[in-house]
Amino acid sequence: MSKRNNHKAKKLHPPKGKKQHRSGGKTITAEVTCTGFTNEGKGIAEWKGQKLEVPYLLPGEKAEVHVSQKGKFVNAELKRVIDASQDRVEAPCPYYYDCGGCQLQHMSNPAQARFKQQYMEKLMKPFGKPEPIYTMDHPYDYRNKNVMTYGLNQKRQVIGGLYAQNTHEIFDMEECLIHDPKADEIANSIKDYMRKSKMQPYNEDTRRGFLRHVLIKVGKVSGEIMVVLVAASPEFKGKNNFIKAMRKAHPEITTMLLNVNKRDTSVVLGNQENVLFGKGTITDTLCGLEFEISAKSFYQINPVQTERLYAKAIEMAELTGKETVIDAYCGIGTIGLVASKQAGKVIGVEVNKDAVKDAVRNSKRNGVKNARFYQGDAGEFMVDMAARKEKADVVIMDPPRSGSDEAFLSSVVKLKPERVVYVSCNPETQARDLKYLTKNGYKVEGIQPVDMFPQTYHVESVVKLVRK
Ligand SMILES: C[S@@+](CC[C@H](N)C(=O)[O-])C[C@H]1O[C@@H](n2cnc3c(N)ncnc32)[C@H](O)[C@@H]1O
Repeated sequence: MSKRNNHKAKKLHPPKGKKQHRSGGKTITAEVTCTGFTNEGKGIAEWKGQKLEVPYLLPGEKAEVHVSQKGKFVNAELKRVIDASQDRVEAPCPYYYDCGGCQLQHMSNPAQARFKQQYMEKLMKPFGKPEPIYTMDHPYDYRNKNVMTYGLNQKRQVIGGLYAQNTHEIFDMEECLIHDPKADEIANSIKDYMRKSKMQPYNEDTRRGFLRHVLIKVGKVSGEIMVVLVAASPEFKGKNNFIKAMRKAHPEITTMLLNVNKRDTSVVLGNQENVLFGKGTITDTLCGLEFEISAKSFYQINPVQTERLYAKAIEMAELTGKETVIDAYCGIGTIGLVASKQAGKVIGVEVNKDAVKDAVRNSKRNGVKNARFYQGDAGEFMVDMAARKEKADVVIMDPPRSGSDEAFLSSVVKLKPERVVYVSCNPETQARDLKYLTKNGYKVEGIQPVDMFPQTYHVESVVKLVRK
């Protein structure tokens, strides 16, 4: 039976028999009281004057924990909750305590929102008070992209799923409650097919076998689905049979690609890509525009929340129809193209070649005449713009988790846009960059947290800066 329709896990606490005490060293059981949270949503407690970080423990709770110490390293794992918090719920996913992909399923949805709000308030204190976080009514099934990894278990049976918590071991699973359900069905069909055929998963240690990962992208509005087989070799034995079987079982797959990744790396996609059928991209609708998305291009993973995020970012940009807007780190051009209706012109810059091609195509597809997209490093692009004394009224920036860099930020300061709208999936690096901008002529006028990644500790944030 689908676990999606059975959102009640049996156990309140980490299941017995689960591998514990991974740090090695002597393990003792201690009784502790939780006093707060780490930024990753772990409970904080004190034991013999030392700070413990205990996954799945909530503030105010009294619990028994397993503590093991090896040298300076202290590891704590929850054994049993003695006094449970009112915020504690049964994690709906039966894999929750082993998987590690989600960290907050043991917290009620309002408690997750409070946790994220408090985290943002603490982090953003030097800059202002964040608005209440945008939460989701249905905080499951939201991801439009997922990557499954395949391997063999000890019985040499094919397994497929995510990496188990803090390991590089594949954790066999049929369903993830934050994935798109169709994507999980397809991933399971591939696993079944492999079990019945000679298609072998790749083994990182022996460097033998074929299939490393499967990347699935779903157009949540269009219903189009892309399946990318990431293989260690371009030689796909039994290709035609596989394609035939998958198309029959899942007519909703609109395109399939073979990506070849021969490298010894944790990066999923390699450089070589062959289209097995379909156009090699999917199209989806976001904020009323159509976007074509390639396998390697970035596209926000939660489209429901993305529409709210973009609406807020564009509101913060205060466009009147005349402004020159820079869409930095623009991906496939989504923010810039949505903003283009209210701007004089849009200049997008993005390092990923495929994403830039998508952005150019997307501009044409939507009949946008006032947007140009350039491929390159956003920092270098801005340095050049500043050197040429070009004009920009608004900079919308949405860098990767590592944040921006000094070349980019110092050029923003030189270009003197009236407003900077900073979108980020990592508020820690955003806060670091805000420090630079607020020391160099800008002040923060608005902070909007967005719960883009429910059930995990991650928070999206958009900040408005204006010139002082
Ligand atoms: C968080 S995504 C945002 C994309 C887009 N704004 C959106 O909302 O879909 C960050 C993007 O920055 C790109 N990127 C990473 N480093 C870059 C750099 N140094 N210069 C330009 N783009 C970069 C990535 O390829 C990715 O598309």
